[in-house]
Amino acid sequence: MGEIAIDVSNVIITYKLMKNFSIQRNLLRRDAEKAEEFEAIKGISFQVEKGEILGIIGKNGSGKSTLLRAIAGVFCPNSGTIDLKENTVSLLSLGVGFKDTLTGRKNIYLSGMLLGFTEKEIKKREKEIIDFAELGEFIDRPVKTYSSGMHAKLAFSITCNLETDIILVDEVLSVGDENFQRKSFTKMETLIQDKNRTVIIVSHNIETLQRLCDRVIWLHDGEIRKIGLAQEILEKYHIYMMAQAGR
Ligand SMILES: Nc1ncnc2c1ncn2[C@@H]1O[C@H](COP(=O)(O)OP(=O)(O)OP(=O)(O)O)[C@@H](O)[C@H]1O
Repeated sequence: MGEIAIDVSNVIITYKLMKNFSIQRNLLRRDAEKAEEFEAIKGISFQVEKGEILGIIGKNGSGKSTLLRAIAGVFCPNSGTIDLKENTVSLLSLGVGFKDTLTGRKNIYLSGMLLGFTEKEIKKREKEIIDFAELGEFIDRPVKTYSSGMHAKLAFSITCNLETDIILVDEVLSVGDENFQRKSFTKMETLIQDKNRTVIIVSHNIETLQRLCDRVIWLHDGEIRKIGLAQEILEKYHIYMMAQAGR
């Protein structure tokens, strides 16, 4: 194996579930003992090489987004470690990151700074980001006035134009209209050609993962069911899904 960019070791992630939750009783602290834990990631280990494009596939609720968010540092694992070897990282995911009351332009700066870029660096890329997002005059309107497609276009444009060492993509290559989908796919293909860039892509789309990824992890109920070369794993996953559908 070459230089490692992401080292995930024995990671467990649990969510706290509130059973019979009642605000009134919770305020009275009678429900404290009723918080149950749900293990969404059950002790996962894998490594990603620098420059590698790794796909993650798995049925709904298998833990893909949870794992990606933990790698992005959105939250900490309950146990185990995630080591990004000092690489910068960004997460491209719908519903994360924007402040709704601020304009698209202000959010470019906010997101950029959260990713660790300076104001000067963001200024240099501002035009590129705005042009790619195709939002016209909406760029100076509050993000809360955006449609979900416009929201996604801006998020995609920021992450892809402010390039970090590691890019984590959570099911966003199928957003926007047909033209934007084609454009974002091409942009992603260009980004991953950089041999220093490491990418993890979560998707339900077998064809997308087949075209972009070197290896794929098949996640199932919070565990790695299979990991290996993209074609082999995707074929096995497809056969499994077809069998499930025929039940
Ligand atoms: N905030 C939360 N509180 C409690 N449980 C959660 C929370 N977020 C996710 N879960 C649970 O954790 C498990 C994994 O969810 P996750 O969103 O990571 O799955 P996923 O593979 O990305 O699913 P999908 O393909 O539907 O997007 C699911 O069983 C889900 O119900």
